[in-house]
Amino acid sequence: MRLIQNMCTIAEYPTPGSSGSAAAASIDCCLSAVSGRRLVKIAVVGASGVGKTALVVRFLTKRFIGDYERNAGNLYTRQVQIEGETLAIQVQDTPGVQIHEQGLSCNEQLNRCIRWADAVVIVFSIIDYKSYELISQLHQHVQQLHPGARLPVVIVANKADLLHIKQVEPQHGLQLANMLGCTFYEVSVSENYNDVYNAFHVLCKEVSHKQQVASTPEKRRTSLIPRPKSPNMQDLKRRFKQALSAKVRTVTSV
Ligand SMILES: Nc1nc2c(ncn2[C@@H]2O[C@H](COP(=O)(O)OP(=O)(O)OP(=O)(O)O)[C@@H](O)[C@H]2O)c(=O)[nH]1
Repeated sequence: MRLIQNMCTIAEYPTPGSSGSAAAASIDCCLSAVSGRRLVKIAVVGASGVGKTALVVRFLTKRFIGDYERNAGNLYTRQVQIEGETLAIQVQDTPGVQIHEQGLSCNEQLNRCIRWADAVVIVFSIIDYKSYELISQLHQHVQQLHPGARLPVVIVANKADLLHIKQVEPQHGLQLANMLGCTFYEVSVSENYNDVYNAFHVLCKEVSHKQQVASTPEKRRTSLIPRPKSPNMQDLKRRFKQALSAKVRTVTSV
């Protein structure tokens, strides 16, 4: 990952929840400590080797760099334009999810990243059926870590350039995404930047709308509901007037 560290559009931070990342991880109020802008936090998850790092790097740099170190779980920040507003976006690359006989095995580092995120990209590879089988469980796991809120999720089927050795039919990915209520993108990180960009863009838009809705009712409440007059103040005023007029009466009678 040394390559992308040298690219000046990206700021890199330690993993959320790790000791050095307190500043980045504690920004839960939707504002970026880096730019003072509204912040959208996205975690990219999926099985090992499906192209998570390649996807993140492609989105952030527009480049496909073929070979990557095994993922160390890096966090990157950049700014994006969403409907005329500049937002800060943080993208967390995560270690590949392991599959065991009992099912998913998500370590604490991965769980921390998912809890931290406002939205998640779940990636599978069309040439790896096991990575596709993981999607439902992973989606369920993500929602369980965000009880009481439906986290925006985009499902990305990667390596569409390798159709000749595919193990998953594109329509199966779409059907699964529909069933789970997620947006679906089939992409080739190696060959197409636009689809990758669209997948992240759609997610940022959804989070941005959610944040706006979450902040609006409070404002409206304070502006629409008239402030009740304090009965005590009115009472005090009345008594003050009474006392004043009694005093005036006393003075005139003297
Ligand atoms: N043909 C093809 N290869 C791809 C594509 N995307 C990624 N790859 C390759 O797939 C391999 C794995 O990519 P990574 O980005 O390291 O995958 P990862 O999911 O981050 O893997 P872990 O770090 O092990 O979790 C690399 O050799 C990439 O070059 C794609 O769209 N097409």
